[in-house]
Amino acid sequence: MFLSRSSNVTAPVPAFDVDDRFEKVESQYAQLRGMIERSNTERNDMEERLSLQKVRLNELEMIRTQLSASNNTLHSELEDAKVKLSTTTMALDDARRKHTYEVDDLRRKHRHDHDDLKDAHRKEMESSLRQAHREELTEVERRLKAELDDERSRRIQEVQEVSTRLELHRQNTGLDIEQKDRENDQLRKELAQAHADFDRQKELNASLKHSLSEAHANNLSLETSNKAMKAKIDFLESDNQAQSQAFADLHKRMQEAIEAAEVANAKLRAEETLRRKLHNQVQELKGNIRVFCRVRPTLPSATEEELPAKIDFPDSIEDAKEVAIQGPEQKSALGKVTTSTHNFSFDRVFGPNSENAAVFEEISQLVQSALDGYNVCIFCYGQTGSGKTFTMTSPDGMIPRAVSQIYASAQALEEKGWRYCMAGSFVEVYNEDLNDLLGEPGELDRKKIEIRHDTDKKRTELKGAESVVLDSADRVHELLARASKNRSVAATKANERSSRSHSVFILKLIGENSITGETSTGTLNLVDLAGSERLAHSQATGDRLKETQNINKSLSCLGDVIGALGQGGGGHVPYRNSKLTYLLQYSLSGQSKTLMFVMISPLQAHLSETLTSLKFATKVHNTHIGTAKKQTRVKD
Ligand SMILES: Nc1ncnc2c1ncn2[C@@H]1O[C@H](COP(=O)(O)OP(=O)(O)OP(=O)(O)O)[C@@H](O)[C@H]1O
Repeated sequence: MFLSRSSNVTAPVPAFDVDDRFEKVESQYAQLRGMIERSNTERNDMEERLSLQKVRLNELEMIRTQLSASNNTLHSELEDAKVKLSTTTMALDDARRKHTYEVDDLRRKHRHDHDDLKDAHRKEMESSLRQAHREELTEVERRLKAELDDERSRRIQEVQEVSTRLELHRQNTGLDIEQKDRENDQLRKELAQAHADFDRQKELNASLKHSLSEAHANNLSLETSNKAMKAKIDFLESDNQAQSQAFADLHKRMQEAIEAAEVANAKLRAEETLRRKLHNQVQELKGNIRVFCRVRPTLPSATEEELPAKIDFPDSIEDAKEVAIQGPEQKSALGKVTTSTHNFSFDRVFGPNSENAAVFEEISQLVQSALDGYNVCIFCYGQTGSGKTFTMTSPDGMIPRAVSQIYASAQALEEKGWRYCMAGSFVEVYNEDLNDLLGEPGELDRKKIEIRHDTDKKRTELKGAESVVLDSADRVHELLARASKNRSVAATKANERSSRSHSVFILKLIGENSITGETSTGTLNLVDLAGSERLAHSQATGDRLKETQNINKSLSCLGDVIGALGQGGGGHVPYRNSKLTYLLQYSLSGQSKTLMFVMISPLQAHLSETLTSLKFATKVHNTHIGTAKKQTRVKD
């Protein structure tokens, strides 16, 4: 650092470090000396190389001088050679020219000679060869033609042969193809067969494996039993005498057991016969004509105007036998309003909450009697809408239930030796005509059925009516559906056909006992009567009037028949007065069992008809047919 006018002398000057400065100068000096030594070495090298170059240069200078001398010599030699060459070239040109002239001359001469010779030769050849050549040509032509013909015919023959061979080959190939096709088909069939065989084989294999494992298991168990048997044999052989005795004892005891079983079986059969007898005696003691009353519930569809009547069930609901109906109001002369209660008593009374199952339970014994060879008749009586069809033909009504029970009982009786055949018919009595409800729908009112009675066997046949064998309990539903369809078709002609006709379901039961040799023939008649309401004659006209008259007539005939039966003593029973009673002749008698359902509407509006129905039912209930029966009284 230097001092200047602007230097701030007042600023402190750093102290001068001599050692540091000296070290720096020394290192700089050492560097400089190194550099000088290196440049001296380089300079010596350079001088050495320069002296070498100089020596080389001198050598080269000498070579150049030698070469220039030899060049000069060569140059002069070349000049001499050039002179010699031009002289030689000229001489050569002369000689070449001369030679060319000579060659041309010779060539010309040779050509002329050649042409002359050629002409001479041609002329000579032409004259001598022309003749021979022609002949030869003809000969060659002929030969060629012959050869050509030969060749052609050969070729044609060859072509024919080839064609024949080809055709043959084609045919053979066709045959081969057909054969192959057949073989192919055969193979395909065989393949399919093989596949099927394979599948079968597989199944067989599986089943064989299964059988094998079973056999194996069996084998094991057989081996076990075998061992046991062997042990037994050993044991038996060891004590043969004692075993023989034991065997004889066992045999004797077995014989005794068999005899005892036979005795028990015979006893069982005798007891079964006794049970049937007792059961039917009980039924008889209960009275041949039994009457059940059923009150239907108020329907959900009932309007407010359809007031319920006052109906009471005074005794136990479980086993009700009585029903009390409050009659219509009556005004006395003094204007006093009174009502009277009508009490009725039957074999059984079912309230509005009763179900078909409970109702059937009460009649099941009666149904059973048909299987025991009795003629049974169950009929529903009541005004239109009181529940007759519901009770009888609805899917869980008396008809399907009766068939089911009979079918089940018949099956149970099979082990006691009984075999039953059941056949069902379904007919209606409409306007005193009998129609087949199982026939063709279009023929319902046209095809008439005839009633034929066998007075000896006390049996009834219906000529012209379908009889369906009930080989299963469910068949009855088909039957009911057919009947219902027929009636609905007929309903288009006469309104409310089911209310205006009586329908009779007839089930014939023929049984045979292979052990006891017994036979039985029973009939179960389930009758849904026409509506019992009395229509005022003045209101009904035409067909309706005829229907009403016929219904009234047949229902009163039914009452008459029951009344006559009640008289007893073998008096005249007017079965013939109506088709219905005539049809049911052998099921409405002292030997048959009869049950009547009186169906009641719960409505106030139907009170009058209800009372009429109940009074009619009471008369029936009071009828004696041969056996003692509780008397009941109709209270007004
Ligand atoms: N116990 C009952 N429980 C429930 N509904 C019933 C019962 N009884 C009858 N009904 C119903 O009442 C209506 C009339 O019954 P149903 O047709 O059986 O009378 P009906 O006496 O056979 O009449 P019709 O003489 O016209 O054939 C039906 O809708 C039926 O389903």
